[in-house]
Order: sequence, then C-alpha cells, then structure tokens
Amino acid sequence: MPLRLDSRQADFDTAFAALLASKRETSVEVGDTVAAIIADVRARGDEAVAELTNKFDKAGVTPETLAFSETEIDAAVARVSPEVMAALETAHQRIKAHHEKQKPQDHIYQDALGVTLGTRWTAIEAVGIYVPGGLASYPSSVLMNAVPAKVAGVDRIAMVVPTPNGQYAAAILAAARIAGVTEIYRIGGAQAVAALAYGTQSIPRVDKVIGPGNAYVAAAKRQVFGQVGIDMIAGPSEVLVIADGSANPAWVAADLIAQAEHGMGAQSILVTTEKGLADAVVAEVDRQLALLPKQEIAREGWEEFGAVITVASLDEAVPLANRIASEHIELALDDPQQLLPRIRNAGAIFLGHHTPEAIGDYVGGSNHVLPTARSARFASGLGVLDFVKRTSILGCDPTSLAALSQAAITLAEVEALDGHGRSISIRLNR
Ligand SMILES: NC(=O)c1ccc[n+]([C@@H]2O[C@H](COP(=O)([O-])OP(=O)(O)OC[C@H]3O[C@@H](n4cnc5c(N)ncnc54)[C@H](O)[C@@H]3O)[C@@H](O)[C@H]2O)c1
Ligand SMILES: N[C@H](CO)Cc1c[nH]c[nH+]1
Ligand SMILES: [Zn+2]
Repeated sequence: MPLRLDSRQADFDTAFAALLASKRETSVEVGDTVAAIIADVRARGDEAVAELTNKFDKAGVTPETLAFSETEIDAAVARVSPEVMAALETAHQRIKAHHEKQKPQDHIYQDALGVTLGTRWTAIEAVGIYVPGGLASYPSSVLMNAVPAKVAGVDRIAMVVPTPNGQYAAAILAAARIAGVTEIYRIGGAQAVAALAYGTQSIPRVDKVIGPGNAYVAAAKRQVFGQVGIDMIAGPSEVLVIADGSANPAWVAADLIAQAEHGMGAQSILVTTEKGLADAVVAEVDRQLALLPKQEIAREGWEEFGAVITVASLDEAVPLANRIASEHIELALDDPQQLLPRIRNAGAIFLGHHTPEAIGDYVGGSNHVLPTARSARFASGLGVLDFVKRTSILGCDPTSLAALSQAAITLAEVEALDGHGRSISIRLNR
C-alpha cells in the first residue's frame, strides 16, 4: 500500500515534508570506490578500463577491443527487425525536429554609444554520452543523448555503453547508427566516465560527459566535474499525476506503474481532488500490477515510494506539485491549460488524458533525460543548450571608448587595480 495523505489531516505538513525528504537513492557509499576507479584509469589507461570492465561487467574485453568495430556495428544493425528500425526512425525524426527548434540564435548590435555587443553560440567540440546498460537496455536513451548533440553541431560524439557478460541489444547500436554516432565503446560505470574525462591510449578525452546512469555513474560525473563539464545528475525516475474527477482510474494507474517499473527508487505520486478516484486508482494499480510479467520491481517501487494525496481543490494541488518538483507531471484533467501556467517546477509536463508519459519517453519528440530528486526547481531536461556555450563579443571605437572610459577608470581605482585603469587611459587623447 502506498502512503495515503489528505491535505485536511492535522499532521499533513509534517507528513508531506517527510515525503519530500525521503531518500530514494541507493544507500551504498560509492564515493571512495569511484575515486579509486578514476585514479586507476588516470594511472593505467586502457589496461585499467579493460580490467575494471571485466571485473564489474564480465564483458571479456581487452585494451584492443574496447571500441565496437564498424563490422560489429553493421552486423548488429542487420539483426534489428524492420519494425524496430522503423520505430527508431520515427523517434529519431521527431526528436530531431523538436530539438532543431531549440537552437539558439547569435545576435550582435550597436548600442547608443556605438559599442558593439553580441552573443555567439558555439558547439562543444567533443562530448561523451553515457548510455546506461547495467540492468536494462535503453535504445531510446541513445537517441535522447545523441540527437541534441548532433543538432547543436558537436564535432565528436563518443558513446559508452556497458555490455554485461558481453551481451548488448542490437537496437542500441542501430539507434547510434541512425543518430550518426560512430565512436562507441563497450564500457560503463565510473571507469567509462573516467576514460571519457581524462582520456586513455585509445579513447581521446572529451570536453563534457552527458547522460543518465546508476549511483556509480552519478558519483563519477560529480568527481570529474571541472576536468570536464557535465549535464546534470539524473537519478531515479519520478511521475506526479494531478487528476480530477474527469480522469480514468485505469489510465492513471497504468501511468503510475509505468514509472514505478524503472525501479532503483523510482517514485509515482497521485494528487487528486476526488477521494473516490484515489481509491479506484489504488485498487486498479493492484489489479494491473498482477498482469505484469516482471511485477516485483514496480510493486516494490509503488509500495515503498509511491503516494496518493487527496486535496480539497486543484488550487491546493499546484503548490504541492511545485514543492515536489517532479521529473514528470501529468495533468490528467479535461482542461489541463487551466493549471499549466501555474506549474513552475517540473522536468516535463504532459497535457490531458491522452498524453501518457511513456509517449515522451520514446516518440513524442521532447527529451526524456530530465532533472530528478526535486532538482527541477533549478535544472532543465537535456537539450541543445547542453551542447553549446555562449561567448560574448564586445567592440569599442575611439568615440565609444572615450565615452565609457571615466566610469571604468573610476571602478579600477575603487578596486585598486592601477594596471586596469592604465590599459584604458593609455588609449585616450592620441
Ligand atoms: N533519466 C533517464 O533518462 C534515464 C534513462 C535510462 C535509465 N535511467 C536510469 O539509469 C540507471 C541505470 O543503471 P544500471 O545499473 O542499469 O546501468 P549503468 O550503466 O548506469 O551502470 C552499470 C555500471 O555500474 C558499474 N557498477 C555496478 N556495480 C558496481 C560496483 N559494485 N562497483 C563499481 N561499479 C559498479 C559497472 O561498471 C557497470 O558497468 C537506472 O537508475 C535507470 O533508471 C535513467
Ligand atoms: N522514463 C525514463 C526517465 O525519464 C526514461 C525511459 C527510457 N526508456 C523508458 N523510459
Ligand atoms: Zn520511462
């Protein structure tokens, strides 16, 4: 049974605060292990990467076989059914079209003093994309990581994916082929992140490491930050469904289960104005879980981390949702537009009864790598902006320099930086 709360109960604030504070990530202390792995990869390069990959993944690799060969990629692509290829193509085309619209524009202008000011966007030269593969295989995540990088104009994309027991889904390599990624290594975990960040004999270093992964991957990304950029730490998945009496309990239940089946601390929460709907959804989740072949993970997630909150009105649901700041928010309402402008903190918002979150996971076009653990208060989902950087442009002529010089020299004096002031005054009255 998931946690049941009602905003009218006396201890609601305390119970809600406890829900927000609940720790869902693995309790294993991974920081020291990861630090040792990174140090080993920095010291011994490919030898260490191969050894650690065989230790954790039993992948049977050597320093010479870390990269997938062109022949292996061709063979994998040939094994993928036309139906799966077509689905990947559909997803690719839609994700690409949506991300094209995120491309930022350069701009340059002259202000009233004649100063030229501009902003120029340039793509990051080399990025490493981490595709998780320890417990499950995510071809869709290949596309979600690689497509915005391609759209941004990144020159080099190095993809890493673990291959436990030497096994991998052919669709992973097919998705990479469709996205135009050719440099692919069969490595994962902290050793893969370290190899991307510091480089090895056979894996040139990158400038930024992107992508979701487990606690080891997250810790490694934290530890290499500064040496390289990172996108975000995307932890266990979450959904918050806001529903009123117009919602279909079976559909809501199915969406809660879809997120809970990610396991590893995934969380599904329902906030509703209707106690009857809440009861029906709880019963329906139980009924539908029993139909799932792999029901244990989803059941555990739902019972351990799930919650059903009843509220007096949709107005009450809004601040709760903004405090939860879920990775995904579904507005299971006849009129989702009434709430949309008031939802401030969410990785992605799904409108109305006919937009299950899973459509966004695969083919909607928006990105499924999203901020978790309440970080939607300050972070955004993966997109083109993660693969570009901004450079400002400034230009003065003698007249505009003269107009600005006195204020600048005054500020240099305030900061006691005489050299700064002099670099300006030396140009005046010539
Ligand atoms: N947010 C998203 O978009 C998104 C998408 C897909 C997956 N995910 C999440 O990514 C995660 C994937 O986790 P995963 O474990 O399946 O795959 P993973 O690829 O993240 O991790 C596998 C690696 O973990 C390392 N590892 C495992 N045990 C270790 C140990 N004891 N010591 C050192 N290293 C160890 C190994 O090197 C292994 O290669 C899940 O939490 C999943 O929900 C998120
Ligand atoms: N819902 C996950 C995190 O947003 C992404 C995913 C991949 N495959 C299926 N789902
Ligand atoms: Zn999902």
